[in-house]
Amino acid sequence: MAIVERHKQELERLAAPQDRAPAVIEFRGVSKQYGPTDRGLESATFSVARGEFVFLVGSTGSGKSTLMKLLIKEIEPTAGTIRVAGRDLSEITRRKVPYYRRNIGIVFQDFKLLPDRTVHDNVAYALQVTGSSRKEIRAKVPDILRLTGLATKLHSFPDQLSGGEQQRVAVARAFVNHPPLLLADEPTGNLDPETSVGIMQLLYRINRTGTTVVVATHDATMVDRMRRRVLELEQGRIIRDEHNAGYAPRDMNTAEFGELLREPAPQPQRRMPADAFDDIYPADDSGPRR
Ligand SMILES: Nc1ncnc2c1ncn2[C@@H]1O[C@H](COP(=O)(O)OP(=O)(O)OP(=O)(O)O)[C@@H](O)[C@H]1O
Repeated sequence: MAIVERHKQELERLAAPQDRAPAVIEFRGVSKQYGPTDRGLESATFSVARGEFVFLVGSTGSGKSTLMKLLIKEIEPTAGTIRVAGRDLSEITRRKVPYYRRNIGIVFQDFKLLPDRTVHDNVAYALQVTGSSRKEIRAKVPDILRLTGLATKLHSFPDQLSGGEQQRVAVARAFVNHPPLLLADEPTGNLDPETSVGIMQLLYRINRTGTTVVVATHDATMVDRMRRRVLELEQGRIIRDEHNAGYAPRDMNTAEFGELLREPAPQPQRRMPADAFDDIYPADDSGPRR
């Protein structure tokens, strides 16, 4: 009986890793204290499965960028464990950080393009630094520029592009290596609403190829329209983790917000097309398709 039980346990142990959807991101009790009174993150525990699309929301100073910086190992936690694709980040030495980051596409609010290089060369650069051959670069760059709608801007320099086009280049550059994880910190922060929709569509399309996407944003309209998983931070703490969610909590008590609701709603500066997401984002779609 004891032998049978032991075999059973062993079989269960072997079967378990295949059964579970592997987490791409795992935070366990993660804190970041910048100084005695400067708290970036406090006891954050959550995980993100492969292929998820997650919005990080929260007011200024709530800890969104801190969380992103911890993920790319730009800063170290003062407590807790962070795993990415099963790997404990504390075990990655400084020297190995650039190799680790090759698995992560990063998009910033201010694009961070190389100003003296063309669109083509900005994207090609991401492949060069990861050791791609010229042949690979010739094959991959035109492909990604087509996907991001930049095929006609190949030879333009960043200062000859609109903000939305520059952000498309940044997304193309982040995705050209097909990283399993893509992080975007306020990717639409400098863009008008219509251009923002284009960028979000692009991120969503990327997510549908299987890439896990995490977007830190203040863009309530976008979060409300996409209805993905929302992690909300407040003073460094995760106060909400909700699927198919909007920018504000589902159970927001309208009585509490009575004062605010009596005021006329602010009018958007420019109208966003009502069907902006409809072609790629049907209402009944609940997750990435592969
Ligand atoms: N280098 C730093 N030194 C000290 N305190 C810091 C540092 N960076 C961030 N903080 C503090 O950590 C907290 C979280 O900041 P963080 O930048 O992560 O917020 P955020 O949610 O990204 O804000 P925003 O939406 O304005 O970008 C804030 O109180 C901030 O003042």
